[in-house]
Amino acid sequence: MEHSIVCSNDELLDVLIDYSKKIYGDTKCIGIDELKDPKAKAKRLWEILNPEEEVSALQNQEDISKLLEAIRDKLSDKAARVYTERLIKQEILHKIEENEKEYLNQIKLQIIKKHCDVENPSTLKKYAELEKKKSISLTKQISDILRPQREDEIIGQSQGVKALLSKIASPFPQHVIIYGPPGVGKTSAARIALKAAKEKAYSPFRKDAPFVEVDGTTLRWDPREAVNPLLGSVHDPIYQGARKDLSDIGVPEPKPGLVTEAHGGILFIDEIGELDLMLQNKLLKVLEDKKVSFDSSYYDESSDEIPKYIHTLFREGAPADFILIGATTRRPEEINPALRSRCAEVFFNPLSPKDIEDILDNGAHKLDISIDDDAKELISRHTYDARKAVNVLLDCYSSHLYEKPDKRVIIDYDRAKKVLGSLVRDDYTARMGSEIGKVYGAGVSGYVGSIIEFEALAYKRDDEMGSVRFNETAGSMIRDSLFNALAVLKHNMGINPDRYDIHVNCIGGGKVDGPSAGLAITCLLYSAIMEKSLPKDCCITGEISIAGNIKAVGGVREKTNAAIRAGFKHMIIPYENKKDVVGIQGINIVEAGNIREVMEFLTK
Ligand SMILES: Nc1ncnc2c1ncn2[C@@H]1O[C@H](COP(=O)(O)OP(=O)(O)OP(=O)(O)O)[C@@H](O)[C@H]1O
Repeated sequence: MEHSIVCSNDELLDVLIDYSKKIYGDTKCIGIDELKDPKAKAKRLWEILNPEEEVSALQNQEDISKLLEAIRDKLSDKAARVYTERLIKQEILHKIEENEKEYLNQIKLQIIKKHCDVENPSTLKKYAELEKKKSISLTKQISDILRPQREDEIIGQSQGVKALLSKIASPFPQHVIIYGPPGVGKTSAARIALKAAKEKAYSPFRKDAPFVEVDGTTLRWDPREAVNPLLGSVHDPIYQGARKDLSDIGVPEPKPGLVTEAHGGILFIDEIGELDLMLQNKLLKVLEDKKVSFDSSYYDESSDEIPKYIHTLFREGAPADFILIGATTRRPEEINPALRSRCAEVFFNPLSPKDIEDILDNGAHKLDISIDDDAKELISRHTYDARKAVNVLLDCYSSHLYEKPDKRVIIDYDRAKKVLGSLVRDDYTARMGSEIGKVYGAGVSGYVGSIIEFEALAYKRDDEMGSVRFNETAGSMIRDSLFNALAVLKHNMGINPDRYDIHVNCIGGGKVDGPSAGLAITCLLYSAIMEKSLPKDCCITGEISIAGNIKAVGGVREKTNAAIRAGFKHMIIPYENKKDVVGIQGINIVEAGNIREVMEFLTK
């Protein structure tokens, strides 16, 4: 509210009366306060002041005017000052009254809080509802029932699991990155590794060491560190709102993150390759420092209003001494080199169809049901991801219970086929017999192999001006493979391709790059030119040199698994890749060192 210094007539009168009392004393002014009528008051005041008497001593009119002017000025000044003082006094009193009320209210609230429980019937009802909801669960998670609990329950990864255990269950555990396709047991193995470590007397992990699991793809943070669930953040009293009791006194509140939760145990980051690069670098710093430091411009080191734990967090940082296990479906060369250099590397294999069959067997055993061999084979041909396979198993289980609730659960081929639905392709019939100008190769993307179908036609010419056409969209390396193949035909196999116009097609088009189709293309050109049919149940991978030798290529394990799933009986691979297919079952592996050996096998 704004106050004006302009006085009303009544107020001026009151001020003059006060002033007169000060000058002439209360006795001379006696009775004036009792008068109610302002006019009577003014008259009485005039009598007290008696200006006529004061001025009668003056000699002339000019002196009188001057004196009256001076009196008026003085009176106005004084009146203004007294009025302002009163106004301030009034405001002060008003403020004190307000503050008093507020203070009393606060005290009342504190007393009420002290004597009343924070809960009331309505909050208690809501709490009871929450608790009830927590106790209800529709599904027992299949992953919980079927997740491997022991080292020997992890199928097809004995080398990887051993390598991991030796690094974690050691007196000096190391940070590790596990590479491998999705759903092959990386997370399960990491959990088992901590369990195994706790059993060793020399392990630094205590019995209560935590296993903290987080997905790198979902971890978000902001560069101002207002939000950082992985490393922790500081909630400032104003912007992020620290706890109310702290924000009220202007104290920032550090919130430790998952790295502190994992202190003394393992922090497992799934899909670590997807973690924001800057966050990866910050994580590396924590790995080195074994603590997280906090900082805030609101933090006052000398304040004694700050709780001890907050002082400690700011002064010493939050402890974060843990072992990192990262898992990724990316290749090592795609991972941040700084992270790689601090971690040991462990490789998990793509699961073969036989591994998936074993996992289905174990799953059926745990669920106390049976699964027929041909149902297992069908499922294992259609997925290389164990998680998917066990989900199909569970779908089969539920579908059986729904249709035949009283019968023991036996999962047969038809049930599996019904559940897989449109995923089922009948590739097997396509693999029968032989054909001219048709060869199957294999490719790999990430950890997943695939089959590539090549076809070729050769038109004889009268001259030696033959030409070769190949898909425009294929990559340049596969074209080089084609030229190598032509050279091999000419110099090693006694065939002159210049007498033919040759058209090579990669069915499905698209970019097929790399040298690994060289051997398949050589066989294809041979078949088309010589009009020799080649078996359709054989898949081929390998690089061909112009001398006719077969060189090692990448992804042979993934390619071989893809060949098994596609129903091939034989897989021709470079001799040098022999070690990559150790343990693979369900296909005849033919290792070859040169083109002659391959032709012998294909044309026998
Ligand atoms: N090698 C395996 N042996 C037995 N069961 C397996 C194996 N791999 C996966 N499983 C089954 O699949 C489920 C998921 O496995 P897990 O989470 O360990 O795989 P992952 O490799 O970590 O997968 P992702 O990369 O997708 O996180 C397990 O609960 C288990 O039922």
